[in-house]
Amino acid sequence: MSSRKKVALLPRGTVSDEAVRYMFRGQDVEFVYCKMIADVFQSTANGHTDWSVIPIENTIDGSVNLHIDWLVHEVDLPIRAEWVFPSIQNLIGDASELSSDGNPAHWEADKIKKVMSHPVAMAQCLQFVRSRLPHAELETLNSTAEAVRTVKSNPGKGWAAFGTKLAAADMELDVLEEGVTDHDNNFTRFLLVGNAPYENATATTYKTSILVTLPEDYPGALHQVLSAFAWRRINLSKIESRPTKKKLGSYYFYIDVELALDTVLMPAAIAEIEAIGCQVRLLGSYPSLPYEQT
Ligand SMILES: O=C(O)C(=O)C[C@]1(C(=O)O)C=C[C@@H](O)C=C1
Repeated sequence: MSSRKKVALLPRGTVSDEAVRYMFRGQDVEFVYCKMIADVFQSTANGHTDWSVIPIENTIDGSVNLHIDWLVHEVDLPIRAEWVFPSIQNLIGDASELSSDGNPAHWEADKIKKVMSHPVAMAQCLQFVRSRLPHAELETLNSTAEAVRTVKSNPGKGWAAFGTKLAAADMELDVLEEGVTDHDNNFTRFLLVGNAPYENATATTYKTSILVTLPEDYPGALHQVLSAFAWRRINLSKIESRPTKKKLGSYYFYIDVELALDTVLMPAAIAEIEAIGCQVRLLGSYPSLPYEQT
């Protein structure tokens, strides 16, 4: 039987696709493209694929809450790795329709009636929309690639999309304007999740992600949780509260710890948190891979 791993991800031509090509460069893995993020998770949860690739956080738009909630509430798939990748959005359309002379650089704002993209990609380009396309209608779809494909299949309507150059080339559309996100250095953090272990011999940094639910009516409980890490001088790289979905005003804390679970201090810190009545759920302990320009 082949040991070739299968990776589920958003469609070809998405930022996720670019990020997965980067992550698995030079490796023999099979990409299984899925229409939307729920399908990505399901494919791994059902055992059709070994791993799912989930965009989890973005420099401009912050956490992708929908994806965090899926990871926490809908599936039980451990995190195996994380990495960051630049999220570069481009304005894409048909220059023969959106400019008077067919030159992509001469696109005209009043010819663009509607711009489509993924909601997170759209959120990264809102200043561009306000200043350059103030009259365009906005529509969000399941992925940036789906937005580019929708433009392609609706010629003559004055539609454009924010998406990748890969999607523009696939759909034989024009890049009207490159790099339209509101800030440079726009990165997205991706998680690899699934039941199959993932090895990376080059990793030097590890993280552990946990979910902590505080005991009810315990003043200072969060302070005690944080101090269990603080006095051991363990660094946290993220802490975020999300609704438990069970009761209004009830939250859990999603905490990223900058240490592997098998590091001496970690089990003691977690035991201390449990001792004050908190519930701790481990989401994974995994390598954190830096972005290196290729
Ligand atoms: O639609 C895409 O291109 C995706 O890969 C999805 C997604 C996201 O969900 O955050 C991934 C990275 C970008 O920051 C924008 C959108």
